[in-house]
Amino acid sequence: MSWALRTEGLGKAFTLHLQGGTHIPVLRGVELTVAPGECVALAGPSGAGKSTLMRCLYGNYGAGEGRILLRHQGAEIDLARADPRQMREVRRETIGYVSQFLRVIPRVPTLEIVAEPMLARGLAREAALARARALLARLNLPAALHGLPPATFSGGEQQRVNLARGFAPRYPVLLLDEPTASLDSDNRAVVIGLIEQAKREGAAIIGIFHDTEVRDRIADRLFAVEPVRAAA
Ligand SMILES: Nc1ncnc2c1ncn2[C@@H]1O[C@H](COP(=O)(O)OP(=O)(O)OP(=O)(O)O)[C@@H](O)[C@H]1O
Repeated sequence: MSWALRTEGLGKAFTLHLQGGTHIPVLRGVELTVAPGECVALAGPSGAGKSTLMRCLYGNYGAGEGRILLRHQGAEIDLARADPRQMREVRRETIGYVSQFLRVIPRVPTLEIVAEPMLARGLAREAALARARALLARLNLPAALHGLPPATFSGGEQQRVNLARGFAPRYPVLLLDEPTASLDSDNRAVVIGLIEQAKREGAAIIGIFHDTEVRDRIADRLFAVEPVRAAA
């Protein structure tokens, strides 16, 4: 099958230097393949390593062993060996990450926060602002809030800003960490629609969805993340 992202023998362990060098293996031999247009939900008990896997795929954590293969601008690259410059380029062009919480520079208005990744990819300013407005409106964020920084927004409002920012650039690969955790049912339905549309447009999506209703609607399959210690 054609793939957008593929891991081969991916492993990750943490060493706690302040705790006498305690070694905690979390991921071992992870073989995950995701095709364009497919949504894979990570499953497994709490503490199994789902978030750790997502962070390795986004380069927040270095992979301890194995390869993370990605189709990036027509070439195949190994993210496990990408340098910081290449990683920045991958984040600008190929992989988007919607985390549970909005982390942004203070005092920047919401509209700019959502438009910024599109501007970084070279989209014209008016087109980027128009798409940002449209996505925020689709996510039921009132126009009166678009010009304000989101620091004082509610948890659900901040999550919707985060979602608009993550979906706006149409990344080929999208990582979603609990994208509906703080949302009401109307907005959950909007997010399901956004994910379905991104899939139709060819995005490969990897997500953690504790909301089983959302997961059942949009995941094509589950990928089990096994706790390493139990499996050893
Ligand atoms: N930076 C870190 N340093 C040390 N240990 C870590 C670190 N990040 C994660 N871990 C450990 O890795 C294990 C897996 O954590 P992770 O958050 O990936 O699990 P999860 O499957 O996402 O769990 P949950 O469903 O509860 O969110 C846990 O035992 C956690 O303590």
